[in-house]
Amino acid sequence: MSALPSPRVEPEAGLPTRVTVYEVGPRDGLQAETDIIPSSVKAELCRRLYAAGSRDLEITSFVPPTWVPQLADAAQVVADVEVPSGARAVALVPNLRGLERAIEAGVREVAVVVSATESFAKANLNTTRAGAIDRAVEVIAAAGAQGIPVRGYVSMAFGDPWEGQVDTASVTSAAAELHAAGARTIALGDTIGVSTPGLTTRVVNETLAAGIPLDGIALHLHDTYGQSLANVLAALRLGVAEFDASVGGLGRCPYAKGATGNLATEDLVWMLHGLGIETGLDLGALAATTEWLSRVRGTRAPSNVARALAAAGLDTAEPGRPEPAQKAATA
Ligand SMILES: CC(=O)SCCNC(=O)CCNC(=O)[C@H](O)C(C)(C)COP(=O)(O)OP(=O)(O)OC[C@H]1O[C@@H](n2cnc3c(N)ncnc32)[C@H](O)[C@@H]1OP(=O)(O)O
Ligand SMILES: CC(=O)CC(=O)O
Repeated sequence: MSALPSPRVEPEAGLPTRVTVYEVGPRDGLQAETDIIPSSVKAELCRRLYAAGSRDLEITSFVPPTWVPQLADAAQVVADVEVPSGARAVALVPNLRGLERAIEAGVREVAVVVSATESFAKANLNTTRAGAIDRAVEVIAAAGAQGIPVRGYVSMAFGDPWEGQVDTASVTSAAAELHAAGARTIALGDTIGVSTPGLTTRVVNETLAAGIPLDGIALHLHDTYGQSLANVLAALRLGVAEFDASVGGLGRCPYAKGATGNLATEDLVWMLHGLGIETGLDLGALAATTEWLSRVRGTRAPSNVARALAAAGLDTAEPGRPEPAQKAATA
């Protein structure tokens, strides 16, 4: 299946030639949705994402069901998804209990989350900023002892709904602590989607200056103010080569006041392919996945590209269905 390709140019000098798109749809994308989605649908979502070429997938989180009821079925989803060889299936864990549950379920890679601000540490993790870092460091050590790699998120890295502007030093020091503890990648989270390219450039540069290597930095962007792709471009120009995204643009943290959806995977891939950057992802299969999920749930996804492709009738085919040209010929 092929989608309308984004208009391409020769890759801009200095940009990465390949980017890792770290797919958070099954976890961040679904965590705040209030209609409880059956585990079978979540597992099918993961299968479709792998089939679309995703190799870096965050499939669920092992947090208390009282905190995130939608992901209470984390173990079931893990059990139901066959991870293709060479692909990742990461689970977010908020503490040692979450790590234990994840390992018991068969997870082989986890992510931890801390906050650059006190307000969000309290709202999202029921602790202080320092308490959250201590907890994450504990998880990284325990996971490391079992050979389990850990990804570290620093949330509210670009702005906080209660505190406003965030001191970049509180972002970089949190990132440095996670990195020193052994987190392989530090994902800088624009949890409420307020950053602009100048701020993104500053925070990435200061994270680099704090000793985090370029290949250990990822950006996790929400699109609340429509700035995500501009922020991606700013970061690409610094050499950042890993970006989080959620299929269809779903997602937000239920404990982050004012947050809206993640950067949509289709929108990111449209831009990256247009810049001549490889992702390994099939845009048509991603758009079909968004369409499938919207149909199953009776909702509409925010992704601009998925909507445009569907409106153009170019990429609504399910795998195995005829391509649009064939449909027209047989109509
Ligand atoms: C930016 C983002 O998108 S981040 C992702 C979205 N946000 C989230 O997922 C929320 C994450 N936050 C949390 O999970 C919570 O704040 C926690 C677990 C870190 C702390 O919450 P607290 O209520 O202080 O946890 P506490 O340690 O007191 O435990 C409360 C209960 O939950 C249980 N519990 C704690 N951790 C877990 C876990 N990982 N899984 C299942 N149960 C757990 C405890 O056993 C205890 O049970 P009990 O009442 O029957 O004794
Ligand atoms: C854990 C996350 O999902 C990161 C964030 O939004 O800050």
